[in-house]
Amino acid sequence: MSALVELSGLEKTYATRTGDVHALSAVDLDISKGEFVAIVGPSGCGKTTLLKILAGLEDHTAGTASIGGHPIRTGNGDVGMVFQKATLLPWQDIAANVLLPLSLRRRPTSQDREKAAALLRMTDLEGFARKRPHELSGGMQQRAAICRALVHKPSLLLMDEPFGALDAMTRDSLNVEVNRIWRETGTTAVLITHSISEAVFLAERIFVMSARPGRIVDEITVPFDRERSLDLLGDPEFAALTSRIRTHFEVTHA
Ligand SMILES: Nc1ncnc2c1ncn2[C@@H]1O[C@H](COP(=O)(O)OP(=O)(O)OP(=O)(O)O)[C@@H](O)[C@H]1O
Repeated sequence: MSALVELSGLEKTYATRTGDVHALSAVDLDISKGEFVAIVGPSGCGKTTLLKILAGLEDHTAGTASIGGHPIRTGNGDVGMVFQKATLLPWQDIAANVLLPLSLRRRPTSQDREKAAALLRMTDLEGFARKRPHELSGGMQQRAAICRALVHKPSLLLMDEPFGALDAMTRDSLNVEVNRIWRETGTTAVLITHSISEAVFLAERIFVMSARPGRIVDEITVPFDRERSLDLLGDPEFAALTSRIRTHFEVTHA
């Protein structure tokens, strides 16, 4: 099967007032349609930069980047994004927030409204469509942000530390939910996370990046079924995978 996302020899250097910052170096990476991929790496290694390039929010300096065979250009990203903060519009209700990617382009149709309602049903937020964001918990707001990212049926769902600000229990249950949403929608997902166990729980493939300039230093295929439950966290194979990834981040003192 041909890849949906193809990055080849990707480089990114930011020109700053105090000199160049080499953020990404020779990144080669393919993602198949429908796949769930996670990217882990030390702080500042260029993970968000990579996601911004995929989203068409940032240009790359060299190499090639394409989605569906089309070169990614800034401003044309066919993606949905979820950030650490839900960034919902406080004066709009949840239904209007979910419809935002569509209503920015055109007047939402009844089909669009039905799509938003279906996503809210899928994430157990059906009864909250008329509520304002502040009336929802942090976890519920992130679920609404995921609905908003999916409403325009993007080719790619990009998540940048989506649950980093939430408590551990909420985070676990949202991970189960993200696994279900991914299976039910068939979307292709890219997750950036600082949590190695979150990456192993959700992804089918994990790319480990080096310290800046970020390169891919390991690629791990996660052998579990597509459907994941929290029981997996106690599986010895789960522990073996997380410790293999952790070895990349161990500080060695010569
Ligand atoms: N707009 C920018 N202008 C200049 N330098 C930038 C810009 N954005 C990021 N950088 C630099 O590029 C490097 C990679 O940043 P990036 O945010 O992609 O890393 P990250 O891996 O996502 O970090 P973290 O895990 O801490 O969020 C850092 O050194 C950062 O300072």
